[in-house]
Amino acid sequence: MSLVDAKVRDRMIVALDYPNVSAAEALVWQLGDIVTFYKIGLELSIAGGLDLAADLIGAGKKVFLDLKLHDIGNTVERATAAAAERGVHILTVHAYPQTMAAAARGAKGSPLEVLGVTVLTSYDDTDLATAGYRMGVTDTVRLRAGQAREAGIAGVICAPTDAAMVRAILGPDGRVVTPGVRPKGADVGDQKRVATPAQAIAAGADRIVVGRPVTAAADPVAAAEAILAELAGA
Ligand SMILES: O=C(O)c1cc(=O)[nH]c(=O)n1[C@@H]1O[C@H](COP(=O)(O)O)[C@@H](O)[C@H]1O
Repeated sequence: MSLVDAKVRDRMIVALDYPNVSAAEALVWQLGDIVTFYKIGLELSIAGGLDLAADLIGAGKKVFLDLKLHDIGNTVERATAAAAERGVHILTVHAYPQTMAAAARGAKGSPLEVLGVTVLTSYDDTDLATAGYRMGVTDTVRLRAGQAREAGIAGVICAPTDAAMVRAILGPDGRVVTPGVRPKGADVGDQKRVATPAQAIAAGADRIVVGRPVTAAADPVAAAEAILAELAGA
């Protein structure tokens, strides 16, 4: 294990985007002490990921449960309270005012950090227009970051390219977490608003989310170490 300190390790969240628990466990085993924070998203949650979340927490890892909740207030409040009871560290909801306010109520009194997903990193202005939105990405992210602050949730998920603007809105205590992160030269895939790990942190992100740059790497350990080294120097 390299000499990257624990604070830097906690800045990198590895997305366990796998179809089953055994594949996810194999990566966790391989990465060992290098990675302290894992994200369990939609695919793995459907395939037994909630039990894996409990195991990871029991093993001393932090867990980001990425369910991107969006439903009526009562449902979101209760689902958020259930996530808080499981001891997960982060839960996502879509950044709609009703939804964020309900999640804030559900998380009240617990250490769970609720983050509002502003505009997905796979969307650009054209995608928003096609979906019927009047505003482009920047204005929508600005509006939603302000609404997240008003709702009283911990912070937001945004693209690294939005992080500086969002940091200015949320202030130093708000949480800014950025997926859409690609080391220099890495395949962008379906992401449209991307930056490097160092650029994300320099723009004001607290943490970055990385999936395929680690999970699809020929050597995931080397890939994770390289990202951590970049973060340590950022
Ligand atoms: O909420 C998220 O984590 C998320 C929000 C967003 O706007 N974009 C985004 O890519 N994500 C997640 O971040 C991860 C990115 O994965 P890679 O593109 O493989 O690095 C995936 O698990 C996505 O579900």
